[in-house]
Amino acid sequence: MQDSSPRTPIIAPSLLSCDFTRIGDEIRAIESEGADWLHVDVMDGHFVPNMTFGPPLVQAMKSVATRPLDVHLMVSNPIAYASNYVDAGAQVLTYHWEAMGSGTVRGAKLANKAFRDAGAPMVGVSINPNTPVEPLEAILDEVDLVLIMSVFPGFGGQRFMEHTLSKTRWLREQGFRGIVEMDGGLNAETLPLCAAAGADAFVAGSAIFGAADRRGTIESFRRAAVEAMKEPISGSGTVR
Ligand SMILES: O=C(CO)[C@@H](O)[C@H](O)COP(=O)(O)O
Repeated sequence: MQDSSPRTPIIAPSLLSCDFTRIGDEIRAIESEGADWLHVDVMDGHFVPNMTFGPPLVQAMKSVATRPLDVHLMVSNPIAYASNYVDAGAQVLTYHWEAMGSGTVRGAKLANKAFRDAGAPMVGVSINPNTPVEPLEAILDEVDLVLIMSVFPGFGGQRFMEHTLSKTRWLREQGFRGIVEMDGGLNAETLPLCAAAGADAFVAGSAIFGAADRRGTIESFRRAAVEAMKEPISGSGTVR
């Protein structure tokens, strides 16, 4: 079954690539330049080999943000921190499938319930590039968003992994009506492929924060996504 409802692109710049010495100014600026969501990569130095934003820093982001904070927990024990990040202001709170009982339906169901109980307005689940998407079928009715990682999480500036597009297509083929977000290596070339495959939320760090014209880049990403979304979901397009 295909979902034929109209989709609206959500452009979510990843704050991992902003200037941390001016994070409040960066948030105000990127919002005025067209960001729909602010993507916040939380890393614990255990689930991924990098460390970033704790709840107090996310709370500080929230104090200046007017757009939703899209918080991606790349942590080994997401349930333990869910209420901290909800209280800090996460609008979308996403955990990793692999972090829950080594990627089990039972583990994911526990996380979904814990995140709802913590008051998360939207609950998301994410999978790494080498994790199959099909087992998520058992929990698709419990989540608002699936985040398909198109790079291995931990660092910005990596190359897009094209095989991940098939997971996005698969989710739409199941009739998943929630948000499909893709993250990692998105740019003018790869973002339209994600949109054509069925994604509607697009995380980009280096391609936006590294651009000379950030407003123009966000606008062009949005236009490209809208164009790609007009076509039926397809598998066409390759990354050179
Ligand atoms: O989650 C991550 C990295 O772990 C991403 O959100 C990156 O921050 C995306 O950066 P680019 O690949 O767009 O530079």
